[in-house]
Amino acid sequence: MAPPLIEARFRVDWPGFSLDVDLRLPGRGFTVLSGPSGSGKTTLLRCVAGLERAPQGRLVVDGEVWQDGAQGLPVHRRPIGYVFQEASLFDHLSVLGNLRYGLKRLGSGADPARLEQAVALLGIGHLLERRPERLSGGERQRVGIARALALGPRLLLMDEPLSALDLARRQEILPYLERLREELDIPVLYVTHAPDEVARLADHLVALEAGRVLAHGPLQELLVRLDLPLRLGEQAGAVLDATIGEVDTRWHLARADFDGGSLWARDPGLPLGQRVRVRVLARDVSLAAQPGASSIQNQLPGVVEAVGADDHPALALVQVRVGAALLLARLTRRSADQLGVVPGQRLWVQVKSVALLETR
Ligand SMILES: Nc1ncnc2c1ncn2[C@@H]1O[C@H](COP(=O)(O)OP(=O)(O)OP(=O)(O)O)[C@@H](O)[C@H]1O
Repeated sequence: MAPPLIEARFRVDWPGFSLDVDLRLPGRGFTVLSGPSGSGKTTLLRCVAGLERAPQGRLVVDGEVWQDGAQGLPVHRRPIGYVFQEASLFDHLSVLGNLRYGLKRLGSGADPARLEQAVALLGIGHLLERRPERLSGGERQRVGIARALALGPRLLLMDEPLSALDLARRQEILPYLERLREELDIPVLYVTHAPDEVARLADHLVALEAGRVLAHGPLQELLVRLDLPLRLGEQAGAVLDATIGEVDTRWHLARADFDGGSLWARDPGLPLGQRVRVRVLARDVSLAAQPGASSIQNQLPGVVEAVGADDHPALALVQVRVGAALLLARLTRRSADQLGVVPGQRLWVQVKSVALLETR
């Protein structure tokens, strides 16, 4: 059987802006839509939801045609969950009342087990009797997400769901979103500007600019492309898929093995064999002609693939291959010049620090 898939083709023409996309996206996992403000991310979500008219559009979700030209399911018949920046909850109802409210509309089609699953996934069991005004911003969002999931959607749309929260609240809610990424069997289209959300949540990335798709593909491939203005700035870097291969209890370090080498990082307390994402920021990677006697524990042989401009004229981004993996290194252009960095060159890649992110 072919893997599930989303086919989304939309064209919208407004004075001053047009959206023109033709995408085939994975039917599972998180697809993150990224792009500068005004590039059409929300418009694309609204087209998928049927809230925006795109008369020549086509939308197929997991083999089911939701829209074909002017024919299509009306908004209320699309099995979609839509999560916005702020959850609009009814203040006169308890959390449970809010969760049940949408289910009533489904009538006999509602499945109470889904509500229970949603409550468990978002960890809100202890909040069910509370009134929304007594929830923190992060808790409100978790309730909003649970409410969307309780309806048993076939597709979840999330438009900057963390952007109204402060840093501490975002850190608190991210693990729940990671859990959704691991456990949901429906696809999620997720809009964000935040590099840490991209690194932690995205399986697939769509880069939009001025209503057009610049590129889309697996996160690991897109993050290291030098030709895409993903505008990650200080957060530019690679994400590698790895497995915990060894734990050094004496020094509290864990070794993450990826297809091409190993990197030591602070031990996050995960078991051997655990799959992880390794986030390696370009600013933490340097290049050397020889393996050095330095304090840097992670030194890997690599080959320069490409050299590109960075945000500041003093800096260069170097894409370097280590085994099957691609990393980015941020150097000053002066040191790149002194090293004579050119594609094909063999160098030592020194990685000062990496973050291990749990995954399954
Ligand atoms: N109903 C509309 N009529 C005309 N233009 C619109 C309409 N809705 C949005 N636009 C314009 O379409 C463009 C894309 O808007 P959209 O909200 O999709 O961008 P975005 O990528 O989600 O931006 P942001 O990151 O700021 O949320 C913007 O220039 C916006 O002003």
